[in-house]
Amino acid sequence: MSSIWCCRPTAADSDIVINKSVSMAAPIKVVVTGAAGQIAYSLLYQIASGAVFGPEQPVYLHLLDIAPMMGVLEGVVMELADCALPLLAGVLPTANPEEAFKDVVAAFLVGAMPRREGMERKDLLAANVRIFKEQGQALDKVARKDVKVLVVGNPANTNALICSKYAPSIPKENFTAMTRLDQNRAQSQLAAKVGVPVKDVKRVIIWGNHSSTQFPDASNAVATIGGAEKSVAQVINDDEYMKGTFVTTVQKRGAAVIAARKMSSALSAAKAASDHMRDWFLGTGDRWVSMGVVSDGSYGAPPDVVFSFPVTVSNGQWKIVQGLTISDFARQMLDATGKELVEEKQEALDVCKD
Ligand SMILES: NC(=O)c1ccc[n+]([C@@H]2O[C@H](COP(=O)([O-])OP(=O)(O)OC[C@H]3O[C@@H](n4cnc5c(N)ncnc54)[C@H](O)[C@@H]3O)[C@@H](O)[C@H]2O)c1
Ligand SMILES: O=C(O)CC[C@H](O)C(=O)O
Repeated sequence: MSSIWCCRPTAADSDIVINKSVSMAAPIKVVVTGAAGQIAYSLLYQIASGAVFGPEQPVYLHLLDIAPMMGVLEGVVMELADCALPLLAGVLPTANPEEAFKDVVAAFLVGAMPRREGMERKDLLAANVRIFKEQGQALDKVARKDVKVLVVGNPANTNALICSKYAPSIPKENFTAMTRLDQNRAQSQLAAKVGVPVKDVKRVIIWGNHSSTQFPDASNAVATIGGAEKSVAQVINDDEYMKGTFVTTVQKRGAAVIAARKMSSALSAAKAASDHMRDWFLGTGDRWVSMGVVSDGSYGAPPDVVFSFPVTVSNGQWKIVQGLTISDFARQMLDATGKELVEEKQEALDVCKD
């Protein structure tokens, strides 16, 4: 595809590293799929402005979409040029997955059909899972073996699993699904309920699937109130809210946005994708964040599905937070979302046989 603004970085691939100590590091290559869509429209600015990989890390953006969207994508490329962003080293718009995935250190897999009003999740699975089979195969062929892959396109957990299965040469730890939007929603609900800024609520967990069976769990959450950390459950002191309204509000928030906007969430989804990738690259310290990762069976979750757990990240490696108490209520919720993921996995594998 011809483009108004398209250049290639001069750095050798071996120079492509995150370098926080040098004032201007070599550019890293980052791919966003679904680049002509609505989530990408917010996400690209965040990546290119330094919000994800840091204010001193130039990026070279690979933008993948399907052939009929190349005209729209050209407009996005023009707008990126018109932003005059100092960290944006270049842009490669393409409809070819192998070109898009070549040498990238980070992949935001957004491109997929979103659910619209009246559509069921199952309608999405059959349509979208094939995309992630094909993209897994392309990643396997051309991507760096240390690429970090974030799947946003729904059904995100199962798409991430399929992508990983079709990219066996890349470690399965490098494939994650986005439940950070659910975490951000949960944190925001609790902050409003307690009456503190959202940054002062910590340790909210999203367990399981990015779907209405997910378990938003505030039982470990703490809020900083008057300079001291307090248990959110004790401050709210309303079991019905914690196990009822809070849980269902977060579970159904995506559907509520679709009902209001007639389109699925995009601004908040892009922000969550930035948060997820930034934390994966730059680390979390002792903060807990939720990520869909290939399950090792921790907390009795089914193994070999992409299940959202609380994790901490250090040196680019995530680690599941261990040792948390699971109540009878939590057990039921974890089992329900795990069961859905096992069913989705089977459906997806059936679709991929064709
Ligand atoms: N995990 C989450 O929290 C979360 C939140 C919001 C939305 N989503 C999901 O993200 C996905 C994208 O949403 P959107 O609102 O940006 O949709 P959109 O329809 O605005 O954009 C999707 C883009 O993907 C492109 N695309 C389709 N097939 C492709 C392929 N094979 N390769 C590359 N690009 C392809 C489309 O042409 C389109 O430009 C949807 O599946 C949506 O449900 C996930
Ligand atoms: O399709 C849905 O129900 C949700 C869309 C999106 O994943 C969100 O959480 O906003």
